[in-house]
Amino acid sequence: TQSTRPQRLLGAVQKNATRGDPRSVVQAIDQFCRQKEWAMNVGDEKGCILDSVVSEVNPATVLELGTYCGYSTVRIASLLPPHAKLITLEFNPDFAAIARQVIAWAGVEDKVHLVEGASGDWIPKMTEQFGVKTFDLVFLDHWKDRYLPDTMLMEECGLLRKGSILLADNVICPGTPDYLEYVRSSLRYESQYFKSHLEYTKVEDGLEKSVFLG
Ligand SMILES: O=C(NC/C=C/[C@H]1O[C@@H](Sc2ccncc2)[C@H](O)[C@@H]1O)c1cc([N+](=O)[O-])cc(O)c1O
Ligand SMILES: [Mg+2]
Repeated sequence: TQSTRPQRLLGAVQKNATRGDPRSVVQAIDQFCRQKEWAMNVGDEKGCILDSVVSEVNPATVLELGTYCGYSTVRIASLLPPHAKLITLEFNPDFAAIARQVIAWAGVEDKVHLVEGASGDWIPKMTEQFGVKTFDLVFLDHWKDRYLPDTMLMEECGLLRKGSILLADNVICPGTPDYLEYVRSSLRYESQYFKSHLEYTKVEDGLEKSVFLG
């Protein structure tokens, strides 16, 4: 039977990356996506911007929406302080199964809690299920039409505090126009655009960093 792209991506990690070395996992995926098959990871160029934001925030609690194969999960987890927690939500069980193995190969499973399900269902349960009061950093990289409703839901559920950072992938390509309009016009956010390129291509894309002002 034919393998899937996520299965081939996992194979490339197990073949080329060193167990327990998250940066080698990131490098192996980027090499696979540049040389063999494009995949919708945030990628190396936007990944450097992600790294700088994570390092600046030095978050104790991170929420990632859209795990896919776990590339950004591993990239973020590799920069977290010892007792920090990253909760990542993934809707597709096949992607989740691959991501769990990528996360395990990188050796960052102690910092990561992968939850299978939809963000709309799980965001309201974050506090009761995981004891998280607020998130220091949220990385949005799931269905583009869910960025805005899920941001409003996080506000409603009190999961954002003064200074919480939202970092959104793909605000240009594929684009998240309603989200961008919201965070750029709302008096409750201070927004900044980091111009870059769509992963592994020359097409423009970028990350939008928005600080919740409370
Ligand atoms: O479509 C894109 N991303 C959607 C990602 C979706 C991921 O999140 C869940 S959905 C979910 C997860 C959690 N809760 C609710 C839904 C899907 O199972 C997938 O793993 C995308 C597309 C391009 N592109 O060039 O076409 C480039 C990118 O960087 C992208 O991120
Ligand atoms: Mg993306």
